[in-house]
Amino acid sequence: MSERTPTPLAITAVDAIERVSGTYPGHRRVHARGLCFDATFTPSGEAASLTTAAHLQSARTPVVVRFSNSNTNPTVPDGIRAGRGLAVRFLLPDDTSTDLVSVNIPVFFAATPEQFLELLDALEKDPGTGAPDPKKVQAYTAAHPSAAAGLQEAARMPIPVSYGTARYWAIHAFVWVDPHGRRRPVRYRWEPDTGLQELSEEEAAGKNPEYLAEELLRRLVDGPVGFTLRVQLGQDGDPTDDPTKPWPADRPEIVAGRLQITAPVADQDHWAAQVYDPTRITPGIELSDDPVLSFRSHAYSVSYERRADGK
Ligand code: HEM
Repeated sequence: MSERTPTPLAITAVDAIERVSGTYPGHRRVHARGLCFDATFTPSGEAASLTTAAHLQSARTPVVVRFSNSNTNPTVPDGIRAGRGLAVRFLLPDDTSTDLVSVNIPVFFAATPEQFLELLDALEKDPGTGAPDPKKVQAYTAAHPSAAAGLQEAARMPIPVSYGTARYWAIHAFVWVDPHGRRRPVRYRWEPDTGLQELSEEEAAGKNPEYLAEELLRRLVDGPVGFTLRVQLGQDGDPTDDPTKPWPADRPEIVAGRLQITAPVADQDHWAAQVYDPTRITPGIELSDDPVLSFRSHAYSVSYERRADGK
């Protein structure tokens, strides 16, 4: 379920996604194909002095994760350069939950929801060629130079050996609140235990269309698949309102804990129906002033309402 109301801008954005990428009834408007797994999160204790969030103290937390492909079309084969998502829902002791939603690029390609709409306009297919007009995308990056890095990252996304061998970033800044009420901006990243492992385009061409889910199910027979949650600690002046801008690489990082994915969830339908919403936070964590972060929740509600209605 999603808690936000669909705003006019969110409806416009989801309409534009459908115009550019098509509509697949009953599916998420992006990240359509995915699979959910049971997991646990074990905090390291390093975050406990920096945030009061329950899952970042000392107790192990049950978790559900959803791995996904970013395409709107749920039947697009896995073996291409494309976005992969890792959505994590922490099931907290007080029966609430908090989500952490991440993808395989470190920065986004739009600083605001309005820019995202401009980008979608630029990506609309030219009726003459059946493809987007490269000049329109160039005009977009000329108007918004900080968006270029995210577009470059998106163009060279690796084709992973496994959902478990990719790196995932939550992109936006969040704010941690410590036991004394002090606030500090942070950014999250999941590092796979295996290190990054990717396929060449030739290797990927020989794979089954849904090899990523099949591979992960096979891999889990031999034991859990692990990730480390690394958290970059921001300093005064680091941008918190712009998901196109990374922080300096020398900012300190801590290990907040470890994710261990164990098995597919028994009730796929229930967990697939959920909205994994980056604004579903918990005491000890606040949203930053990033306008894309708060906007996502409204857009996800629009997508949820449509897919829940079988549209
Ligand atoms: C203007 C910005 C964005 C828009 C309009 C947008 C739109 C959407 C929509 C409509 C969905 C489907 C929601 C549902 O039906 O449950 C979705 C899912 C998703 N988005 Fe975004 N998104 C945006 C930015 C981002 C960013 C910055 C990230 C990076 C962390 C991201 C990662 C994901 C992931 C991983 C999913 C799948 C979550 C799941 O497994 O349920 N999105 N997005």
